[in-house]
Amino acid sequence: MPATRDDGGTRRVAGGRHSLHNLWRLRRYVRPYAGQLVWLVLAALASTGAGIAVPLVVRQVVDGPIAHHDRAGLLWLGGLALALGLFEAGLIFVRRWVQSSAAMGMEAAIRAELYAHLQRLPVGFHDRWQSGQLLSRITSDLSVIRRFLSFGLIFLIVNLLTYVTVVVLLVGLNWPLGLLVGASSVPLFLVSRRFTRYYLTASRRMQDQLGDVATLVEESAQGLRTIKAYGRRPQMARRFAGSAAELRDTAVGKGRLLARTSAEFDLVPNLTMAAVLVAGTVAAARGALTIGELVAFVSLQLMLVWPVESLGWIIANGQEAMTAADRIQEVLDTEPEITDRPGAVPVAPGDTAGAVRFEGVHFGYPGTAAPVLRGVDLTIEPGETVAIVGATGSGKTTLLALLPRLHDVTGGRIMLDGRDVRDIRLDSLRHVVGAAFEEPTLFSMSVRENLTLGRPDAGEDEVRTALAVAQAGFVYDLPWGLATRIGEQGLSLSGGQRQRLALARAVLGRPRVLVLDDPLSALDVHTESLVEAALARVLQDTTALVVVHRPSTIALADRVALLQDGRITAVGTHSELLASVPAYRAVLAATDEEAGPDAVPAGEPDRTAAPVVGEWGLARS
Ligand SMILES: Nc1ncnc2c1ncn2[C@@H]1O[C@H](COP(=O)(O)OP(=O)(O)OP(=O)(O)O)[C@@H](O)[C@H]1O
Repeated sequence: MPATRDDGGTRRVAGGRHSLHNLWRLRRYVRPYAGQLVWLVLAALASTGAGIAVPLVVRQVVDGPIAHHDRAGLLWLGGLALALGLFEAGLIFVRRWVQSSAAMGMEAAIRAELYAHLQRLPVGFHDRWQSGQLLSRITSDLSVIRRFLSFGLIFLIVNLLTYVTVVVLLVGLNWPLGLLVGASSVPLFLVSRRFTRYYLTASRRMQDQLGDVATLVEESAQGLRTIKAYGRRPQMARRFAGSAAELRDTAVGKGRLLARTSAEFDLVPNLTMAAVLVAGTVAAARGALTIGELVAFVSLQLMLVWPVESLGWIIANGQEAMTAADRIQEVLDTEPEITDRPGAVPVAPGDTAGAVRFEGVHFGYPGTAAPVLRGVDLTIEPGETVAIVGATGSGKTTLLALLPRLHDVTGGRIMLDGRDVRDIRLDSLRHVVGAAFEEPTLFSMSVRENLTLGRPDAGEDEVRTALAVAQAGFVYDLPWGLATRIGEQGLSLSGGQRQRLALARAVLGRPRVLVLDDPLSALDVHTESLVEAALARVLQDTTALVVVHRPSTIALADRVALLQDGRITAVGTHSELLASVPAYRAVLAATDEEAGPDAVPAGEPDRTAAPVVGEWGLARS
């Protein structure tokens, strides 16, 4: 289950086996690097082998050349120990060099797929998920997995093999002492088992809380103006401090658990070492063990200290990777609900007349009880412009979003030229249906890139025409003209400028069908009338569905549809509805009051065959 906006209750910690399975499922990203990983493990084993061989050489030195005063033998064996040391160092260097590039490659591949999947997921998914949660998954969770694949996993294999090899050698050197060392694995196993039980939960909690903190930072950065304007800085700071404190407490608890367990892991080899020293000295005194064997035994046993001490860290790293894999798979396992149906066909703008029909359309947002739309029937003829009017929250934006399939209907269907939009290939549908929303999003790219988002191949003339329609000629006056970088981290534009750019972007695609969600709301009266005049020309041969919040925008429409209680309750020209539908008059009066005096433009042409301005007066009275 995703961590949703009301996520407290929906989060859960997957069971250990389930988490391990999720980590295992990431193996396909490891596959391209399998060859490198095999070499990595071999290099790690060879370097550890060289390390293990050194104490055995030391035994030969002590029992041979030192005991017999053999200088030549000492030089030879000393040279061998040096060569082994250099060999080990060289292999460690090679392993680290290769492992970082392999791990980075795997991390980049998972990140690319996660991002692509997020793009495929519908708007509804992004409505439900906190963006900070997604951000933390694509950044910190992936780093945890990289650390595990590049270090944790390799050391887990190498340390386990080292442990087994050294214990076998120790048993070979002196079996009673060797078995004593081997028996120390029992407390190690018990400590690890208890540790894993608690650490997995703590690590999931911390990664979720990290996502919460990221969400708060993101919200605060985006809403900084509002926070400052309302003087809510102290409250927001307290809210953030609360979340940060929770994160800190979890991290401290997790750190303490690791510290306690690491101390227990440390204790085991040290106690074993003490026992071996006492028993080994007694055995050497009795002549059951040579001094060289005792030195080799202790030196070999010392080689177990690091693998055992690092066990806590490796298990912790593995558990964090398991929870990170859970969190990543939660996203990857979410199926994109809005996809091409089997047999969906592509449509081309040139072959599309643009007849749109809503037939008994129902829609409700997931997780909400009451449907927003409850049987919408509406026909829009090719080239016709229909304005949607309705009280605030009546579902106008929702209705528009259904046409390009930003959401899918939950009942009924929407037809484009007699074909259900779900039977049209999504990419071509969105090419044919252009959209501009009330709150336009501009990306941190140049003006040109923002404009040509839907038509990267658009020529200079087309760009110029689209900018003229949207009265967005101001872009030529920006410091670097169309090459000026805007959006986040770029030049800031006013609300009206952003809206005009978004409108230019929508008309540049030359879509056969346009959905415009009050695209002129942020414009001043003068600019609005200029945009309307230019837009009216574009709309002449385009089917358009325009949500109207400002009464003046109705001038663009051939007909008006009134949305009430989830249904279209009246359709007609503006004058017809004004004359015969009291609810229409009420909605307009309410909207007009909200919009204020600026909403009434002077001398607007009325495409609905009635003088808009005069009738606004009538509507208001
Ligand atoms: N993502 C969402 N999840 C759940 N409910 C939503 C979501 N978006 C909108 N709603 C609800 O759906 C209803 C219709 O919203 P919508 O934005 O379509 O109305 P609208 O007529 O365009 O409103 P306005 O005129 O204020 O822009 C509202 O009750 C709103 O709370």
